[in-house]
Amino acid sequence: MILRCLHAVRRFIPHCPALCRDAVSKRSLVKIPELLYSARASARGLSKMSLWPFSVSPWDFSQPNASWNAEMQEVYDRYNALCEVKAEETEKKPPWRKLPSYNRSLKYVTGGVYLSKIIQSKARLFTRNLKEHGAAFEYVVFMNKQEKRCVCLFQAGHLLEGPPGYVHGGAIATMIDTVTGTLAGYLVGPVMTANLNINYRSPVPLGSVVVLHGALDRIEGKKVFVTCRMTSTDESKLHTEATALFITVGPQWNSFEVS
Ligand SMILES: CCCCCCCCCC(=O)SCCNC(=O)CCNC(=O)[C@H](O)C(C)(C)COP(=O)(O)OP(=O)(O)OC[C@H]1O[C@@H](n2cnc3c(N)ncnc32)[C@H](O)[C@@H]1OP(=O)(O)O
Repeated sequence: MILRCLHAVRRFIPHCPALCRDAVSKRSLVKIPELLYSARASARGLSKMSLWPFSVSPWDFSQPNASWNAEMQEVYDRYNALCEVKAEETEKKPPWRKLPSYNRSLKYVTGGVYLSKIIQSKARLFTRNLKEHGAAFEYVVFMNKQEKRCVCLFQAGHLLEGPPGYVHGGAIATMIDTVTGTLAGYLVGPVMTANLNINYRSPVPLGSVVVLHGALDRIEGKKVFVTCRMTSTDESKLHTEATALFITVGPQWNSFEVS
């Protein structure tokens, strides 16, 4: 019955052929709630067509999914609870905020260079380009703007193998770039990575969960210096230390203020 419904969705919503292909070919009952959610999102997307050039069916990859192990879920719950806690005295907004994560939030942002329509339509954020949950980069970023720092929970999937049984150093660098870049971008606006300096202290077992702690070091004109440590979830083990330099790009760079 559910599969028949999905066939019907496929017929009437040509914008989600991949979704229905997955549903019909894999016939996975586990995925059906997710697929139905996606189908609803796609249907909602149809009504958003007038908002072009914004993406019509954004999927928030920062939401928990079935691939998360118990440790990832536990640490997520802990930080997510902080997002509900208001500053006691002032009753202002909670200092922590979970950031949503999309694989392409704007359809046609080319950075000013020419990109063919095919490239533009297929472009996806590197860390969010797989449909299979848990295979590669599972992560969520919590931001604390007041303290100019962030925390990222990262579960390293099996496709990120480097040395047998351990995470590839490039995948670790990718996550550090992502976390530090997200923090810099959140604080000052669009940035590009100019320098990334990484010390690998202890290997990260494949499938394990680690925490990346990003913090603003200083800002000098266009230059934003950020530090990052990757640790075990209880912070007893240091996996990686890094410093990153970002350069603000765009016209607003000399008018921002970080208080
Ligand atoms: C929604 C999801 C968000 C996910 C976040 C992901 C974040 C990922 C970010 C990236 O991966 S970006 C891709 C990788 N990076 C690049 O491709 C950047 C390539 N390089 C450039 O485009 C330019 O070199 C750059 C924009 C970084 C700088 O060019 P500018 O012409 O704007 O800088 P300029 O040469 O005016 O230098 C400005 C200052 O920065 C300094 N600087 C520039 N590059 C440097 C460098 N590499 N090392 C040290 N200092 C550097 C430079 O000396 C100078 O210092 P002073 O102001 O003190 O004189």
